[in-house]
Amino acid sequence: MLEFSQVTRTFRDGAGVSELTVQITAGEIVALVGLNGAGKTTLMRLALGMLRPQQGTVRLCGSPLDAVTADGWARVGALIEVPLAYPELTVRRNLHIVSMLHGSDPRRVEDSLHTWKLAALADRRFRTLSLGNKRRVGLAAALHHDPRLIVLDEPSNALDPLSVILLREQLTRRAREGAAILVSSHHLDEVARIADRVLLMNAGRLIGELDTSGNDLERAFFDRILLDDRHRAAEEQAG
Ligand SMILES: Nc1ncnc2c1ncn2[C@@H]1O[C@H](COP(=O)(O)OP(=O)(O)OP(=O)(O)O)[C@@H](O)[C@H]1O
Repeated sequence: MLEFSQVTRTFRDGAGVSELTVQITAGEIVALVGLNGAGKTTLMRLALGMLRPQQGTVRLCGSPLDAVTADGWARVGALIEVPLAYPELTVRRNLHIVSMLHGSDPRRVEDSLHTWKLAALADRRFRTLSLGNKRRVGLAAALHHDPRLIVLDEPSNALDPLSVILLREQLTRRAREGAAILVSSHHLDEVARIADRVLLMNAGRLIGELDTSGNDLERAFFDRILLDDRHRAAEEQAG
């Protein structure tokens, strides 16, 4: 569904991501974990065509992103950083607009409001919502049209425990129904619970998978990061 081949995108100060190679297939949940600044959001922005690679190729359903049609993009649902919404419009109106943009049935807006427990907030202006509720609207908007590829950057941020459970149920159900899902997170326990694979990012590179079968996930996480830091330092010294 989504494929990165040797993708590099660096910024002026040298930060960014390098030589990313990864595939996310239909029906699986892949989580990205890493320290702040590791490159998780950059990878996701590349996946959505919000950034262009300087080297390498990103493919969606086999097509390079430049060749993906509007119909192809309509099958993608994403939430990166803050939800894109009109602050002065109501929650319901915002979801209607998203529905029209994706060409999905506007009658399903009421289902989304119900699913995400937003019915009581449906007539409130978006700007007046709490941060967690804004994020719930963003998730409802990202998933409203039953996307085949779902890309969510730190989706559980600011959510209350009930919404975290709701999100977990939504993602596992959609993966069972064949969606490919990429999520980033700092909550190791949560990703261990839902993800089929947990990819570790460090200093702009994918450095392997985190083994989530052990008791001490934090320890496993920091051990891998530390080892990678040591390797890189040794390589830099050597050459
Ligand atoms: N537009 C930009 N211009 C310059 N540098 C950028 C830009 N976007 C990201 N970076 C840099 O690229 C690196 C990776 O950032 P990114 O936001 O992808 O990290 P992250 O893993 O998502 O971090 P966090 O966990 O804090 O969200 C950081 O050093 C960041 O400062």
